[in-house]
Parts: sequence; structure tokens; C-alpha cells
Amino acid sequence: MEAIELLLTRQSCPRLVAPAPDEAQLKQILGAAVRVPDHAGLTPWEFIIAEGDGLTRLAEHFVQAMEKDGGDEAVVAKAANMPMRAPMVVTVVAKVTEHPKVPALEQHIAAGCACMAMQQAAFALGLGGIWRTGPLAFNRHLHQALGLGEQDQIVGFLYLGTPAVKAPIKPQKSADSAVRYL
Ligand SMILES: Cc1cc2nc3c(=O)[nH]c(=O)nc-3n(C[C@H](O)[C@H](O)[C@H](O)COP(=O)(O)O)c2cc1C
Repeated sequence: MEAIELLLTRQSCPRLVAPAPDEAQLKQILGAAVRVPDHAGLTPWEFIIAEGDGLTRLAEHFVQAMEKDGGDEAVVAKAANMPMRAPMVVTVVAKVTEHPKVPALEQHIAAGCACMAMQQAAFALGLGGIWRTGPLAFNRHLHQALGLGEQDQIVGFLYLGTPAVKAPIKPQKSADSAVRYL
């Protein structure tokens, strides 16, 4: 796939099934992640990969975090199922450090770029992915369970796998309404 074709046709895939990215594919996906712009070379990210039993552990963390947050039965049951929507879930964390020239926002953006690059790499490899967040991304109980520091932030749960159906590519979007010239 041409790079420009990837950039103009990338789309999310919410319905994902096994197989997950294999070892070689995952290496390329992670390689794309760490290739993104990174002010001052802080590598302000961590990728927590859940696959197989890891998905069950992630679901347990989700459940406990929601319970500690006072979530009702329906909310907790929904959380338990979330990681089961794909054969692999990568929790993308912005690992934020104090830096005189690189504010936290830039470190969050860099981690977000990494998430996007991974989705694009998966798409280019014929796999599917969708970037999700929701309240759990901001849940401090989950952050603690995953060993995040006080300044760290989950910027995305990247669901990866094989598209369950071959969805048609969505029509091209126009940027016209978002553009103005000075
Ligand atoms: C930071 C961020 C968080 C998102 N969180 C969710 C989410 O929790 N649930 C969801 O369905 N889509 C979420 N999305 C949107 C999807 O990733 C996706 O972009 C959207 O469904 C549109 O599909 P497309 O990427 O094919 O245009 C999020 C996107 C971003 C950038």
C-alpha cells in the first residue's frame, strides 16, 4: 500500500476477531509507534499489551476500577466485556516527566501520535484497529493497578485484530470547512 493511500483511506475497525497481530507484525506496529515526532527525545510513552490471559487480567483491572469508582452492576458488567472485543488491546500511556521545554500537553500529543501510528501500521498490514478511551482512561484506580505514575495518563486503548468483516472504505472527507488562509 502506498503511504498516501494509507493516509487517505485509513479507517477504524470496531469489529475485530482473532488472529491478533503476530510477533513480526507487532514488531512493525511498535516500530511505527516509536517513530513518531518526539520533542527532546523523551520517549514519553509506554505500551501495555494484553493478549490471551492478559485480556482477562485487563478485564479484572477494569472491573475493580469501576467497582472502586462506585459503578453499578451494569457499568461493571460492561467494563468486564470491554477487553474481549478484540484479540489484542494495547493500553497507550503518556509517561510524563518534567521538562523545561516540553510541557505535559506535548508529551500527551506524542503518545497520541504513537497510538495513531500503530493504528495506521495495523491498517497497512491488512489488520484492523480502533482507538478507544472512555472513563476508564481517566480512572485513577486503573492507573494504580497498571503501575502508572501520578503524572501519567492513558491516552488510548488501541484494540487490534483481524477485521470481522471486510468493510468498504468510507468516502473521502473534505478538509475545506476546517481550512482558512491568512
Ligand atoms: C482520543 C480518542 C478517543 C476515542 N475514544 C473512542 C471511544 O471511547 N469509543 C469509540 O467508539 N470511539 C472512540 N474514538 C473514535 C474512534 O477511534 C474512531 O476514530 C471513530 O469511530 C471514527 O472512525 P474512523 O477512525 O474510521 O473515522 C476515539 C478517538 C480518539 C482520537
